[in-house]
Amino acid sequence: MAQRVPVCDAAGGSKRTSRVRVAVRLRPYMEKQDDKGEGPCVRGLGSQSLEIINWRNSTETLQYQFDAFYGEQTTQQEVFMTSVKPILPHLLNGQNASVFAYGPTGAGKTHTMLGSQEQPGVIPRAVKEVFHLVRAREKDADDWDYTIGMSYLEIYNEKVLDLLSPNTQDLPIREDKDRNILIPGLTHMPLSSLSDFQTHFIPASLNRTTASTKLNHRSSRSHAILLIKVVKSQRIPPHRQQTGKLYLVDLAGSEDNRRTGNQGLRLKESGAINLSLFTLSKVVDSLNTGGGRVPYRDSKLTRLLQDSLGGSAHSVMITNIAPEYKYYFDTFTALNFAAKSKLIVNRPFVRETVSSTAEVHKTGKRPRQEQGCGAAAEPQKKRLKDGRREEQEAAPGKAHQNSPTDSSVLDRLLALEKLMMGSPETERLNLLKTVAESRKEIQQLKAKQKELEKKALAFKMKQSTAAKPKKQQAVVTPLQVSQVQPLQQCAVVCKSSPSSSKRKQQHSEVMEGKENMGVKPCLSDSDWESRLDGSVLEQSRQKILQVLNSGSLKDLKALQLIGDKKAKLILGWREVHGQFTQVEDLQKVEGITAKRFSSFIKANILSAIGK
Ligand SMILES: Nc1ncnc2c1ncn2[C@@H]1O[C@H](COP(=O)(O)OP(=O)(O)OP(=O)(O)O)[C@@H](O)[C@H]1O
Repeated sequence: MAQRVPVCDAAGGSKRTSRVRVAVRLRPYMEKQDDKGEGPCVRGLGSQSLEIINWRNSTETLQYQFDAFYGEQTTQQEVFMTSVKPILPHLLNGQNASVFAYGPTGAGKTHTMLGSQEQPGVIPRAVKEVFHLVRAREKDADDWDYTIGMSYLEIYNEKVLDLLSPNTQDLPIREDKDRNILIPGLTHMPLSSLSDFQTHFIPASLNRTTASTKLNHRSSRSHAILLIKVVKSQRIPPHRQQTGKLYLVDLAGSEDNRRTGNQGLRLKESGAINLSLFTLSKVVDSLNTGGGRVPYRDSKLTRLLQDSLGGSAHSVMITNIAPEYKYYFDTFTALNFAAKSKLIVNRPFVRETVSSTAEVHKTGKRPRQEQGCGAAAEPQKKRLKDGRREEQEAAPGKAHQNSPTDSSVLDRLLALEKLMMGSPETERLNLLKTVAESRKEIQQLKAKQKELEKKALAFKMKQSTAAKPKKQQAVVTPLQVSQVQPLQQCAVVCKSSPSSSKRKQQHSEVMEGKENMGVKPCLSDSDWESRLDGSVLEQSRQKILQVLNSGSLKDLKALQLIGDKKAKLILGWREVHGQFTQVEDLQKVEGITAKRFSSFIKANILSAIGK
């Protein structure tokens, strides 16, 4: 084991890279797998393409292109001849090769890999072919000796178990200095013939952990990895040795726990299966985009497949899918996984060489739309009935690879579509139309509301400024004020005299404790009238008489020196005797003496003319 040498392809030219070949195999439609009689949701279009109904839009189908598409009628022989046989000769040149079957539970992985007595699958055919190739080389009598051996293991619940020696515990996975993956302690069985292989392989297969799930009675609960090793030793010096490894992998089915009804241990198994397949998907994605660390070590499966994926192997992935609607989501996910994987490019090298990193074909990351549609996505209940199929053919769906990739918009669209999944097309369109119209209406209403609010504010402000003078107008003007004559018309002179204080005293004596004592007569009871204009005086007396005869209680109380008690007495008198003929009649009212009347008349006349 020494020098590194570039790999030569079949044509003899130097070949630095080798792609992972991706094939998709569609299992025949099974009536018993379609309780609702919905028919198939996926179909082949040609030798390399297929289409599946787009759950996002029932009028579209998603079309996938692969290296090979095997329809329902494809035989085991055809699959082997076109996808597996071509890579096997590399084993005899010290290169690795791998074939792994991927796909949902019950989609045909075991059938493809193992097959039956009548229809043997890839494994027996490949082993037979390896023997055939070795025998042919031996016949050529070159300088090399060939030995063939096998190991058989399974990864179950993230444990590496030796199927040829079932009592061994979880085995470690190691990597040698040349980055070869090794499993110390794993049984290696030398094989001399195909029947020798079958002698070891068949009982070992029975050791494989399988259990019954709702979907498949012999569902594989582990990843089964058969390793066929071809060791080539030089008979003559320098006695070089080359090892070619063939990995034949039957992956466990990806599980939807809600559908399989898994619980307890089964649920735990599902978790481990899903984890390893998820990691496998990440490894593939990482190799695909060519950036960052490839997370091989995140699961036992990917660690083991390290020299099969993006490493030194010529790899073929056969993705098995089922046509029934109940598998729609799993099929969709598997197709996306496969479409991503086919972009991987390997760089094969002879076992004598060491490759530190896989050279990966740098392609753009696949559109996000292809990265599975999320666990919540369910297939649209839509049949590929003949009439509808014609419709789809007339208006073919978008190419899956060319979808928009704005993640936030896409996420929102997906969420919206998910919401409307159950509605027929016309209903959805109507719904969208209604939503658009409602939005427009809301905008218009909002604008109108703003306008009205503006108007209301302006009106309020206007009203508040206009309200002030109105309030002032509401003040009741006392009768006497309205009758006030201009002061200049009143020849009133108020002179202070020695007797004035005495008079003031007399005046206060006639008061009834009334509050409206604003008028403080400064003229004497006898001479004040002589100083006033006669007509003004008469006018004032008439006004007072008018109030006495027709004034209300309030009007009466508004008169000078008339309080509540006196006002009521006046009203009572009026009731009994009728109108006052002259102001002097007021003296007829109980309690109003001549003296009081004199003060009353003086106070009111002076008050009326402005004091
Ligand atoms: N191409 C095919 N032609 C005929 N029958 C098939 C084909 N593929 C699968 N089947 C049948 O479908 C059933 C399920 O297939 P299989 O057991 O291979 O699924 P699986 O993917 O290996 O499931 P699991 O992951 O649970 O092991 C089997 O009865 C199998 O014989």
